[in-house]
Amino acid sequence: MVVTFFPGFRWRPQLKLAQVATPEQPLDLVQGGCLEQVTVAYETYGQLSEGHDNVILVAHALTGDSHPAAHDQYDEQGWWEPLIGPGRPLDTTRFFVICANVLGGCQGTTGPSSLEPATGKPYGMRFPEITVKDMVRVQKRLLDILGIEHLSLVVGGSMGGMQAVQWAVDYPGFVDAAIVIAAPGYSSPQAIAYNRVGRQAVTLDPAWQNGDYYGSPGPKQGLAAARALGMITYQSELSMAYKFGRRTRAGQFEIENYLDYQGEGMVKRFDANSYLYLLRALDLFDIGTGYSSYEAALARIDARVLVVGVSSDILYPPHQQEELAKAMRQAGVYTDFAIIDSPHGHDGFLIDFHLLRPILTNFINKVLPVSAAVPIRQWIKFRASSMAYLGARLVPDVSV
Ligand SMILES: CC(=O)SCCNC(=O)CCNC(=O)[C@H](O)C(C)(C)COP(=O)(O)OP(=O)(O)OC[C@H]1O[C@@H](n2cnc3c(N)ncnc32)[C@H](O)[C@@H]1OP(=O)(O)O
Ligand SMILES: N[C@@H](CCO)C(=O)O
Repeated sequence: MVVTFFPGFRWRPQLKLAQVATPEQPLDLVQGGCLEQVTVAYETYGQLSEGHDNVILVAHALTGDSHPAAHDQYDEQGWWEPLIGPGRPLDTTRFFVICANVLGGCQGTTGPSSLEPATGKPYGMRFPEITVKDMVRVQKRLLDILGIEHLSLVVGGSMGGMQAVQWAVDYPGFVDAAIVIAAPGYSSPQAIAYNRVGRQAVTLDPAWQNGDYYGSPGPKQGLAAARALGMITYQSELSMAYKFGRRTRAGQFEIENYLDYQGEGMVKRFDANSYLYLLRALDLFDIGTGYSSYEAALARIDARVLVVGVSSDILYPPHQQEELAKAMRQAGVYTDFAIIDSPHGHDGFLIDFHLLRPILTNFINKVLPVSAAVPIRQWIKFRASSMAYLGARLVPDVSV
């Protein structure tokens, strides 16, 4: 198994690895490349039912990882902690939740910092171009290996939302429901423009060395600048005014200190080449790709879909989710649509959990009533075991 080389990769005890492509079963990519070795890092929560019919796939955003929630009280909190766990919208007493690091990432799944089998050196820019569709195909292979032939739900925000809608289009019949948050049906020219400048910040840093910087510090300044630009697009005028105003410290505006801090954090935890490849995958995202039209792609969906926008999102503004939801409805897809009234901008889907929680719970209870996802006897068993685990604390019930 070829394991990711990136030094910021943090091993977690609950992390599992699966080999989803081998020389005998390589992964052909949408843009024409091919990978003969693909390892996927993933984490799971809850119990897989006997019928393997209670599975939720959570898809992460651009710089996320396979750790959306803690596994126990000693574990580190995850990026969707308030949404996953006993009694939470993605209720782990009922569902088996899987989250995998994406293809092209740097948190355990094969990406540009992984070793290229032919040379034994990190791929760097020799890594093939990847798309959201490829990420989803890799997840499908992971599910095949795990013996999972059906998803109750696929859910994600931003790039995770793109994966969710891609799943619903590419694998109709496999997915009962999809929740698409703060994601468009295709990347707008404006979003591509942001990504272009982010990539330039990395590639114009002399330490980038055409991507062959492994073993040296790498393009720290370029990646930090790229992340600073990204952070601007993930927030809003209101959230910045509220958090920083025009206050200064150490000769800089606080917003400048904040962007510096976020840039430094990014350099420690993320591989610059992964950033380049994943931004490109965002640019290329168009749900119509590979189908006769955008509408024809959406017409393939037979999952029930919830599309959610964030009111202050300047990256993928809510009118883009509205357009997607309308197009789905016109294509005959059962589609619910909601906007969360959040001041936090695009990253509202990682912050305003109190707004997301009821929307997700209501949709899940509506389209996945208990009997449809888990035989009732098994559900009672899950409930009983979770009550025991929680020291018989009362767990809020879901409507049956
Ligand atoms: C699905 C995913 O991919 S998410 C998982 C990936 N993680 C990230 O993307 C981390 C990058 N961070 C983020 O995107 C955001 O922090 C979020 C969306 C996760 C959370 O947002 P918020 O809770 O509003 O946090 P905020 O953006 O204000 O940042 C807080 C951090 O900035 C620091 N900060 C705040 N103000 C300043 C300032 N003036 N100067 C310097 N640092 C500051 C805080 O100390 C805090 O640091 P910490 O993260 O080390 O504790
Ligand atoms: N801030 C999140 C969302 C970006 O879409 C991330 O870095 O993954």
